[in-house]
Amino acid sequence: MKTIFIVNPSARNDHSISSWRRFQKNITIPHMLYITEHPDDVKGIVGELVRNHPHETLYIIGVGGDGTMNSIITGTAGFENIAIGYMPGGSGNDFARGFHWPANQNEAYNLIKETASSQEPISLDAGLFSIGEGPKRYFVNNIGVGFDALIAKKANASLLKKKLNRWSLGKLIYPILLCRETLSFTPFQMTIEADGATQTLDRVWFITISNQPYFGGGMKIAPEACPNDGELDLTIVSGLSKWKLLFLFISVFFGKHTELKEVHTLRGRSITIRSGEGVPVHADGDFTGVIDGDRELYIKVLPDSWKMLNRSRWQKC
Ligand SMILES: Nc1ncnc2c1ncn2[C@@H]1O[C@H](COP(=O)(O)OP(=O)(O)OP(=O)(O)O)[C@@H](O)[C@H]1O
Repeated sequence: MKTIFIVNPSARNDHSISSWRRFQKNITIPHMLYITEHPDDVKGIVGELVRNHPHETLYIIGVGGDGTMNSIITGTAGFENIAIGYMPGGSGNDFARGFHWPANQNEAYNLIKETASSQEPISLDAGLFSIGEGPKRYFVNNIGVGFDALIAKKANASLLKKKLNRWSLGKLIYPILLCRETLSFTPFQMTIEADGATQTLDRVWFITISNQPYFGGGMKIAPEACPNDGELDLTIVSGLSKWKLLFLFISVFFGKHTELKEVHTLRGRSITIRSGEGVPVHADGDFTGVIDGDRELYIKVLPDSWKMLNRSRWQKC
């Protein structure tokens, strides 16, 4: 068994690396360390590790936020004998909430030490998606089309997020942008096909397809989503006023928005979303492209496709 930390230095607007440097002194287990410059670096690192240690289990610990964990799931896909762990170092850290990891690095490290030596990892689902003829890519938390993708895009480019992250308050950017962008956003018409059943909806604010319940720094957008049920949970928000949307985003912190008549939920294993209007898409909080008349979004669940340390904290859903 080998423990490998992969640190994304640019998480939390470049503050992740300084908190990691402070924390690193506490690590007593034998380990290897990689600091990556780009999400695609992970695949090369993992490929080389697997070649050099073909008969050992690799515990790959991602240090960063949700984008970092997307790079870890993507970079380890297709390799055997890998179990994944997490040390929070991003702004929103919804991976920690959804996959039951502590919100602080000390506790996460203790959990890694404890579970790595004593427990079998647990198998979990991920999602695969493509836009039009584009490449197939992975997500682990959720993927979204419409208003949530616009917020993700603006948040990642925001100077205010950068400032807030100096005081570890980066996740406040989401409610701030939400209030601002609600005023100018125009909802879209979208067609959703889930496991063969098709519906077209007008005035759609957003559709989120979730593997686990949380997005946007703690909003419980898909309260029933469970990353080991072999399905994805769709949350469709359409036909409501701007004011009601703001109310929805308050209730979503408590997972109560699904009681509103403008919120529809569905489950599916294979989903296609179409729109003629140039709608943005995010995967795990990073803007990934646009769907329009020529390009549809295709998504499918990959059941039991990766393994995670920390079985003991897993709550069956
Ligand atoms: N392994 C990696 N190495 C370098 N850069 C990465 C890696 N993984 C992702 N990135 C890039 O770094 C950016 C920030 O990473 P990440 O999303 O983890 O942090 P964050 O935005 O602060 O946190 P959160 O997504 O939890 O709000 C991502 O948007 C992505 O472009």
